[in-house]
Order: sequence, then structure tokens, then C-alpha cells
Amino acid sequence: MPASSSSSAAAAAAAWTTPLHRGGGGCCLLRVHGRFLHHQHRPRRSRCRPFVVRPLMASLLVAAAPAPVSRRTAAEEAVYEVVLRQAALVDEAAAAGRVTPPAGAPRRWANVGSWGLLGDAYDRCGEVCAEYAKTFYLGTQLMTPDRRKAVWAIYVWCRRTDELVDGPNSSYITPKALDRWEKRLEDLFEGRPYDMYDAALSDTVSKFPVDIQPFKDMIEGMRLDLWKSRYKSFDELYLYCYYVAGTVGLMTVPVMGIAPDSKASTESVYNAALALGIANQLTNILRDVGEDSRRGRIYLPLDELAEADLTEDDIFRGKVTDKWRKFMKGQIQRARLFFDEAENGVAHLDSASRWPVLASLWLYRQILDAIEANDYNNFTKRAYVGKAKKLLSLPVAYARAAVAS
Ligand SMILES: CC(C)=CCC/C(C)=C/CC/C(C)=C/CC/C(C)=C/[C@@H]1[C@@H](COP(=O)(O)OP(=O)(O)O)[C@]1(C)CC/C=C(\C)CC/C=C(\C)CCC=C(C)C
Ligand SMILES: [Mn+2]
Repeated sequence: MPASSSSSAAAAAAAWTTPLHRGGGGCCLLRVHGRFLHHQHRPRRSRCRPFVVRPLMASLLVAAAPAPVSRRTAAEEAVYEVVLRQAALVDEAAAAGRVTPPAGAPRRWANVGSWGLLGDAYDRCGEVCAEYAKTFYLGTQLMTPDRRKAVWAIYVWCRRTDELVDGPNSSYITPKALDRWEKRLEDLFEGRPYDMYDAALSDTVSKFPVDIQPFKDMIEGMRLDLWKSRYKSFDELYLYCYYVAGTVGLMTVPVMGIAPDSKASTESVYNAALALGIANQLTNILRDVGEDSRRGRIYLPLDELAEADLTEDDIFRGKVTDKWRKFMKGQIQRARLFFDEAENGVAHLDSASRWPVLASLWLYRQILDAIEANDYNNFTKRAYVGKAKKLLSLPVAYARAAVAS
């Protein structure tokens, strides 16, 4: 059973009774244009819940109904518990005055470091990153060497994890194989890496307050992909998106760092990071509807499809109709809400980390524009952002990141 499941069971029980304002006074919700915005005036360590695009709220927004604020869904509650734990870890490290371990502390994985192989391991991670994610690799060049290398190591682990279920050997991947991958993850967190990519990550997690839970949760998402090909509601889909993508935000914030002068709570920065992962994955899903359907998969909320008077067969037939356009407009609107929340958080990241995050956010968000430009034909036309637009985003994001505060 995944570690997150135990908390999700408790969360499920609490979900119908927990008010949005668990922290008491000190903050308030404002309703603006049908959205609830959180007005926050609490110190960094506050536990008061910041504004976050909630799955239930987002579903209702898509259905153009009024959004309730008093209830949290089971999926949201489960994810929120992880967010709180990650934020607390970063706060503890900051309170102890460190991002890296105290000087002289035993390194969990010292041998290879002293042989100089660690440098090679990180270089290989950088090469993989440069090959698979050029723009993002470019963005990491502004970061301090330690942070840049750490993000590469996380990237490579994520890419390898995804390759297990999506790569050339995916047909051989069983739940047992994923269990072994998880054991390997535990080993590397304990300072016993299996290969050089693991070694780089092992070193990274010994230097930064990175927790194992989001990594385990990503493996859980891959487990889902082995057997689940339908999502009944947005709540179910939200949890999947958290597993495979929201987790990336939680893994990387401790490395990217929070701006020392930021007044935002750690928790709200984590929520923004989570939102970016969710937004990216929702965009992935909307871009790949046709491709996924040809693999027998529908990553769209079935209840919302039914409300739009669309059936699974409509997806498999892949005909762009007015009903489909209307449905897609709602889905795109929801993804944009998550991007908006993420964008608000970027200014609170360490200044050197803002540019790559903002650039990647803008590039991904433009895929939604491309779906619109394709007249919502995501069955047979792949939405992509052209090279010119990509190149233009980089300096614009750079300028914006430089002035963000
Ligand atoms: C405050 C604030 C906004 C902080 C930002 C925090 C941050 C850096 C968040 C990163 C969000 C992000 C890039 C999420 C990745 C989402 C994603 C695309 C996940 C993909 C999953 C599965 O997709 P699928 O199989 O459906 O699609 P494909 O056809 O395979 O594409 C993933 C493929 C999971 C694996 C994820 C990666 C390989 C990306 C990992 C990226 C990093 C570690 C670097 C992130 C850093 C920057 C600067 C963006
Ligand atoms: Mn994939």
C-alpha cells in the first residue's frame, strides 16, 4: 500500500467536515469574478490555508455553477497533507539556518564523492537533461552549480520513472518491477545508490531538504497507469495529476529555494508548485487526447463528458463537434486557473530559479493556445509551440523574472 494511502483514508473521512479555514483568523477569502482569492497577511510559518485551485471548485467552475468553499475533496485533502509535510521540512531546515547539511556532518554517500565520480554522475544527468529538455536545461544555467546539478538529478529520476511505463520496455513492466524501483529509491535515500544517476540523486537528497514522499507518490502514479485507463471525476483525475506531475513541484522547491525576503508562507509556495505540476499535466492530457485514445485511454473526467452529452465513443471516433469545442473550452479554462495560481508563486522563489520556472510555465501554457488555434482538434492534430515563440518566451520570461519581487 502506498504511504499516501493511509493518510488518504483518514483524509477521506475528514473531507466532508473540514472547513477551508483551518487556521482560524489572520486571513480571509475574497470572491472575485467567481473565483476565491486568498488574502494573506500571516507570517511565513502560518498554517492558514492559502488560495488554491481546488478540484471540486475547479469542476464547478467548469460546470459554471457557484463554487462552495466549505468542503474539501478526499483527493485534495490527501495531497494537502503531503504539501504540509514538505513545507514543514523546509521550514525546519530554514529554522536550523541551513539548506545544506551542517559542516562536518557525515555525508550519506561519501565514497564515490571522494573518488571524484560524483562529478561525472552529475555531468551525465546534465547531458540527459540537455538532450531531452533543451529549454529547461538552458534555464538551469542561471542557477547556482549546486542547485542546477540537483535539479538535473531530479529530472533524470523523473524521466526514468516515466520511461518505465511509457518507454520501449514498458510492456515488461509489472507492479513488482515498480516495487523494485521503489526499493531502489529507498536505498538511494539511505545512501545506497544502485547506479550513477541514483548516486547523483542520493547526493542531492543528502544536501537539500528533499523528502522521499513525492518520489514514492510519482511511482504510485505509474502504478495507476498499469491498470487504470478511465477517471470518473475531476477529483480522481486530480489525484492522478498530483502523482505524476504535482509531485515534481514538491520535489524541486527545496532545491529551487524560496526567496529569503519573501513574505509568502512556505505552504503557499508549495501550493503554487503543486499547481504548476497539475497545470502541466492537464495540458499534456488535453494535447494528447487522440494519442491516448488510440491506446485505449481517456484521461478526461467521465462525469463531465456525460454532462457535455459526450460519450467514450465520441472520443474514439474523434470528431470535432460544437459539443466537443464547448467541453474543451471548459477544460482549458480549468488548466489556465492552475497556471495562474502557479504564476503567482514564482515571484517567491529564489531569484535565480524564477527564470526557468517562468519560461517553462509560459511555454507549457501556450500549448493550450495552440489547441484553440487548432480549433480544438486534439484528436489528429498535435498542438505545439513553434520555435520562434519558444525563443521569444525566454528573454521575456527572463525580464519578468528579473523584476518579480
Ligand atoms: C512556486 C513554483 C511555481 C514553483 C515551481 C516548481 C516546479 C519547478 C515545478 C515543476 C513542474 C513540472 C515541470 C512538472 C512536470 C509535469 C509533467 C509534464 C509530468 C510528466 C508526467 C507524465 O506525463 P505523460 O506520460 O502523460 O506525458 P509524456 O508524454 O511522457 O510527456 C511526466 C513525464 C513525469 C516526469 C516529469 C519529468 C520528466 C519532468 C521533471 C522536471 C523537473 C525535475 C524539472 C522541473 C524544473 C523546472 C525549472 C521546470
Ligand atoms: Mn510519459
